[in-house]
Amino acid sequence: MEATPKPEAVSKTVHELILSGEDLPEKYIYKGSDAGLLDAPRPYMDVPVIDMALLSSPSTTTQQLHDFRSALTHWGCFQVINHGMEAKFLDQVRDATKQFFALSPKTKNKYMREDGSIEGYGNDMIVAEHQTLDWTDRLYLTISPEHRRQLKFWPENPENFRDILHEYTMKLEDISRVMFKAMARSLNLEENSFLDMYGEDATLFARFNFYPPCPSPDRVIAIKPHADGTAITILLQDKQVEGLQFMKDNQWYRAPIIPEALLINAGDQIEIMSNGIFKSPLHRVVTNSERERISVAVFCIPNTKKEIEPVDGVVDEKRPRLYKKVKDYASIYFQYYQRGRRPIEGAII
Ligand SMILES: O=C(O)CCC(=O)C(=O)O
Ligand SMILES: [Fe+2]
Repeated sequence: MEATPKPEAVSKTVHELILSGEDLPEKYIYKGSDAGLLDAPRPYMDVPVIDMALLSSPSTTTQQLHDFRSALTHWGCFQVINHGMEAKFLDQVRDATKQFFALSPKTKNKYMREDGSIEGYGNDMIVAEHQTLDWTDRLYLTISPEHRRQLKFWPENPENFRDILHEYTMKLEDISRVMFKAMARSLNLEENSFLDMYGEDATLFARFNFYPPCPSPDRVIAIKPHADGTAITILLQDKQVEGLQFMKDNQWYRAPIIPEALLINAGDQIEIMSNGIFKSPLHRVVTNSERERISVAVFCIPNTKKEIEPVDGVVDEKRPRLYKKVKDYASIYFQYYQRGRRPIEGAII
């Protein structure tokens, strides 16, 4: 791959841009297909709802595993209920996120990311020339393992932000393990097949997304179409405001909101590990002119020292190996993404 310019912060976050009253800068005008039609009506997707209590029990039925597998092969995503967190707690995570983004730019800028790094607060990063910017401000934090947390980027306002995020992290670690085991069982594999490759020292990386109301929802996108470079992504959606869309058969579908559920999608690395049986779905976020939206995406990223490849048991004569070995996949991910290309192309044999 060609060398990439060093990531650079643009001068203003979207929040600052709005407060400045400036006209919409050209670099936010989306040029992809669908430009000018980004706010066209879309049908809902029939995203499967998975009951985690049933999935984690040793007596999971064949039907439940079949439904789970089918969710991952058709949509590449599902909503999870009974995940062990109360609806009230999920609201606390949402509220803490909203409160942080509602702070003044000056206060938030204390947590501003540093040049050349993505961790911290800021807007979409410029990594390629002529890049269209996403209409979003973000806070990126490594949340697990604990020894890699950079607390200087962890907000102290609202006061309970750090405690809530710590508790949320612990829960998501458990949930991710249950998911990897169930994914293996759903393919009749030994239950640790994916977990062993994912590794002990895997990273959970949280991206808090804030999407202010946008003056041109037909021409400005909140997050460009992409598939996640993770093994899996665990998403907490805004409780009231939609925006997330998934692509299937070349059509965009709206993801419905289930307030007490988490939305989990497959990422490129589980697509590779499953030899393409699980699909890492293309998705995007659109803006609207009336209401702000937040979301919290937690990226579950395999240990960067582990080689990722199709696991034993998913390659046979009928299903030849589709992907090469990859290592530290996340590191090349952003450059591909900003050029509008799918990083997984580089892993296909
Ligand atoms: O905001 C959302 O609903 C999705 C965000 C997303 O796709 C991401 O952060 O990768
Ligand atoms: Fe995503």
